Amino acid sequence: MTENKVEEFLKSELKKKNALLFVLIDSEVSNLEASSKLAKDVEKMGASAILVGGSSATDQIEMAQVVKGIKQGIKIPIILFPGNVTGVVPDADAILFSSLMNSENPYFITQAQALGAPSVLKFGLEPLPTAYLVIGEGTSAWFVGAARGIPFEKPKIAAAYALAAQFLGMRFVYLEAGSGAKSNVTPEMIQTVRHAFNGFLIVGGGIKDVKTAESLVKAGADALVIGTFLEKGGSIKKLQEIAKAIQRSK
Ligand SMILES: CC(C)=CCC/C(C)=C/CC/C(C)=C/CC/C(C)=C/COP(=O)(O)OP(=O)(O)O
Ligand SMILES: O=P(O)(O)OC[C@@H](O)CO
Ligand SMILES: [Mg+2]
Repeated sequence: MTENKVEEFLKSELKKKNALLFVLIDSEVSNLEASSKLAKDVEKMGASAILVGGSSATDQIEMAQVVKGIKQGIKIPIILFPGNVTGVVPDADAILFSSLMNSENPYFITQAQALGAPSVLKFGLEPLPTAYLVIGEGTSAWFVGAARGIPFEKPKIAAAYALAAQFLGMRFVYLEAGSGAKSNVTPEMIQTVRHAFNGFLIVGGGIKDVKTAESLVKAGADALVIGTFLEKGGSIKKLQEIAKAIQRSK
């Protein structure tokens, strides 16, 4: 993988589309066959990347198999989304090399990164430097990552973290309401963060309908992540509608 290939691909996608759809596959939840079919289906509807990971996906062998299996059938990049060092596996194209900036545990801010970095290099994964910000409480990412969740109604705090991320040289910010969250990140928070942060803005957690997707993109998200909707058997047809709303060409 040449340097910044995936990042450049995402930027070129953004020139063509209003915003991008990333689909999250949790290797713990879906088997290889189902994941592989899903990846092909979402590629057809224009998804720009497949994220693979989970906050409790600690089976590295299973993850590696899922990544390898999916890769054969698709052209869009596979981006690892690690919840720990066990999320670093070969054969993916890139990795959200993230720091949970609002964690109370330094392990999730710098230590997991130090432990995982040599494998990222060894496997030739493109690291995408990402500030992972957990919004709200009560989700797996919040609990496992020991996050001091940024309150949904405090957009300025999120923006301050995003600005700090920018000053630290991170080119991606991920506003995470948490997988299966009851409420998604608000358009107000996205708007405020958008003003402060100049890089690629990813938003995820609890997105499952067209109207929400539209409002988040309008507020300034560059990519929306959808996972649970599909894990819970959401229809491909509905995802297609959501995908269309997100990607409306420019
Ligand atoms: C860069 C490296 C090597 C590690 C990063 C380690 C960090 C910052 C972890 C953040 C804390 C954490 C647990 C994040 C989880 C991110 C994730 C993959 C969420 C999606 O999975 P869920 O769907 O929430 O997981 P479950 O299905 O287990 O609930
Ligand atoms: O599973 P959902 O709620 O779609 O969230 C996706 C992602 O942001 C979780 O890390
Ligand atoms: Mg999950």
